[in-house]
Amino acid sequence: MGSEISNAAIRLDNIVKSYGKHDVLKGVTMQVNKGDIYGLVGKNGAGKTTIFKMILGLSEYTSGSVSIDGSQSRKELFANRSKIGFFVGSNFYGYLSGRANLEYYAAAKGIKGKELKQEVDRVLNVVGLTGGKENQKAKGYSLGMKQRLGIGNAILGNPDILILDEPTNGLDPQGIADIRHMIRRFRDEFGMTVIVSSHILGELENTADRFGIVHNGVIAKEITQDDLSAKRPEVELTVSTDNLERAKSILAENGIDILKEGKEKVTLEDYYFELIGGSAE
Ligand SMILES: Nc1ncnc2c1ncn2[C@@H]1O[C@H](COP(=O)(O)OP(=O)(O)OP(=O)(O)O)[C@@H](O)[C@H]1O
Repeated sequence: MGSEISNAAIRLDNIVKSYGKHDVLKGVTMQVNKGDIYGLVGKNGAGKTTIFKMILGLSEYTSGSVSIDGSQSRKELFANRSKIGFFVGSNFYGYLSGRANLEYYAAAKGIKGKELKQEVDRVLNVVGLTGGKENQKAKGYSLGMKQRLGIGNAILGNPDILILDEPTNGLDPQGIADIRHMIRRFRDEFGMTVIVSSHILGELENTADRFGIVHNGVIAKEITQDDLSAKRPEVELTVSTDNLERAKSILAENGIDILKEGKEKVTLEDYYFELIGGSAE
């Protein structure tokens, strides 16, 4: 247990958050380990952004406790929040260029002098705002560029922990793939612990190594890539037939269970709907 806690970048215990009579979070318990890419998945309105706000201190929780990097007190929690970079919706000055926005936020984070220019150049490169784009006014940016600027802001100063709330929202497949690639780089190259949310389950399937499924105000389940693999059938059989019902009855007569038809593997989406009911349609 001790090593489990010391390995925790973020831990939430029984967090309740109510707005008036509406209990948005009804006892959220979750742990994000150092070095994880943790995917927080759940439908629109499930409470993903609210969980992030509780972690970041952007809104007070009603009860429960939050610990960041092993913090044991409110004072330590407050201090350790500075280890988190976050993107919870784009937040920038439209009349300033991408570069000027990052310079402003870098200065606000206490980065100064020569280091400030170096850091802003580094971040512009990492998020791919280069080739003159960095000098255009942010209000003229495409959605993808705005997301990149928001993510750039979050990674200024190379934080230990990075929170990304729906960073691929509204992007085209190329934009989504680019951000996925960036997320892996943040962990693999920069050593960050990353928590990323999405309401589109397949998007994180190959990016995150652990998932928390948010449903009805709680983490209904935490699962790993290994859990997903374990759910996959041990033997896959491909049959060629023009009479599927006959093939199925032959298998059934011989005591062979059909675990699944037509799909090659159990996806995160399958797992989710098996857990909470419903379908992707
Ligand atoms: N300030 C607030 N006052 C009252 N209700 C709120 C407030 N903020 C959020 N809620 C409610 O809390 C619920 C969860 O919202 P939240 O934004 O956390 O969901 P989400 O999972 O991030 O969804 P989305 O994918 O749509 O962003 C919603 O029903 C929302 O209406």
